[in-house]
Amino acid sequence: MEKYSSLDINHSSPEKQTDWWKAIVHSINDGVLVIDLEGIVQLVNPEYLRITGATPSIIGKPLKESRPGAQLTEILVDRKTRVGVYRKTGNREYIVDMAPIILDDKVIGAVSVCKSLDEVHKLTQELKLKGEKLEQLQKKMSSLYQANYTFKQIIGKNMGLKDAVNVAEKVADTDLPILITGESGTGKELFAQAMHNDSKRKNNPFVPVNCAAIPAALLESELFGYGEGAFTNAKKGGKIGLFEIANNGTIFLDEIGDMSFELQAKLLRVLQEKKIRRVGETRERDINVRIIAATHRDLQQLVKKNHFREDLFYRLNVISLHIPPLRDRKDDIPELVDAFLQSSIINLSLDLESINYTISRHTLRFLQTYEWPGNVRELRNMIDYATCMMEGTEIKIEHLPETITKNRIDISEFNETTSSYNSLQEAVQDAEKRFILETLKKFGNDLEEKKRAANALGISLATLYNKINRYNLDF
Ligand SMILES: Nc1ncnc2c1ncn2[C@@H]1O[C@H](COP(=O)(O)OP(=O)(O)OP(=O)(O)O)[C@@H](O)[C@H]1O
Repeated sequence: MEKYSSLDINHSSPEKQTDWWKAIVHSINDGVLVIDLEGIVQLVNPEYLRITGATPSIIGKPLKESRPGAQLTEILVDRKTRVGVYRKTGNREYIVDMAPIILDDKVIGAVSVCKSLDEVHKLTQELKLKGEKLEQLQKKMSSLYQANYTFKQIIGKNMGLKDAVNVAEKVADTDLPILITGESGTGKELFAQAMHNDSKRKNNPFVPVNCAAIPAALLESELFGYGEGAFTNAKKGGKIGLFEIANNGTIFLDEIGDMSFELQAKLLRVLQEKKIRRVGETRERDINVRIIAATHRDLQQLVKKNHFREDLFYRLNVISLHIPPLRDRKDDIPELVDAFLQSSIINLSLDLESINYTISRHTLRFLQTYEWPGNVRELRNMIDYATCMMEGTEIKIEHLPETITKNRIDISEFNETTSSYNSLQEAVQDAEKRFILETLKKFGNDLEEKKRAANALGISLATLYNKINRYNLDF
């Protein structure tokens, strides 16, 4: 080995130098054949002999003699490189690249480099398998990060909800950042999914992230990923972050108000630059992700208290949607109950075709007087529970969870046999009147107390006064 060190070779004899270059050609993994200006074969490597089936005896003979179909000699004349020429000798198939050898602007020979088609097939096969695997992984990822809801599935005709739907439909197919506010369970993610599905991004991932559910220390690497060796226990090769997974799609950042101040600054940068940087890496990666954020908290209050960055707030709040709590849109309860009852029955595989499942008038009236702190999610869960509990085909009050019915002092008034209402509206108004009366009695009569009562009822003071007038209440 030592006698062929690079220093030696430059100063060694022409024979040694030839040996050196031959050794290089012999160690190449593709077949190589070299002819001189006369078309005489000067060099072949073992791989060439293996691929083409030629024997070493071709060395020193005119190429045209031993391989009549060879095009290499033509290159000596036209000096044109040929790439990917298909050749077949007996049952051997191979692909050849050919080029002139030029020294001082003169052609001094030509070289042919070939690869067996077996290998090309093998590589193509490998590539195909890898491609299929990639496709499977992509499908798996798409099914993991898929938005299921569309605008059609948002139930409700309440004005407040309809206003939100109208705005959402208008901005769905833009890239504007959106901030959705509303209490837990009001349907914020439902809106985000519907917007994604109504946009040109619909065939790409919809990635929901609950910022409150991921420990603050981990959230950055979950969102942006990390590079190899970013920290102890970091995975080999690093890890892709949720922003990269959401590329060309939508990321839904739920509970954004719980994100740390420091991370908020990084998110702002992503919004401005459309680039992310994995934790522990210096290189930036381009991303194309639509951001929809949501919170049940009052972000403006958080900004005032310096818990939320003002610049990020304004950046996210380009379009804001507020989803009213269910207690402010009780008019939607019958339709929601009906839809949830149908889907619950399908999920329980009950015989939907032949039987008409319903909810009793009195139970519905009761549901419309309940305050729904868990909003639509609570209603949906309650219907699932009641569907399991009902014995016949009708949901009655006794089928509702105890947590909902046990603290209601007026439950007897919803008894199935004591109703004297002529319409649902009459029943709802009566329940509303009694509930307002009950609350006013609890809080008192002066202005501050009324403000607190209005707050507890989830309505404005002006609405409370309107209702006091409408129901002629002595307050
Ligand atoms: N208007 C609606 N029509 C049909 N289903 C609804 C509606 N609003 C909410 N839901 C249902 O209520 C449940 C809760 O909705 P969602 O998860 O979107 O609420 P959220 O506001 O994002 O809650 P959280 O803040 O706790 O994450 C879901 O099952 C959703 O399908």
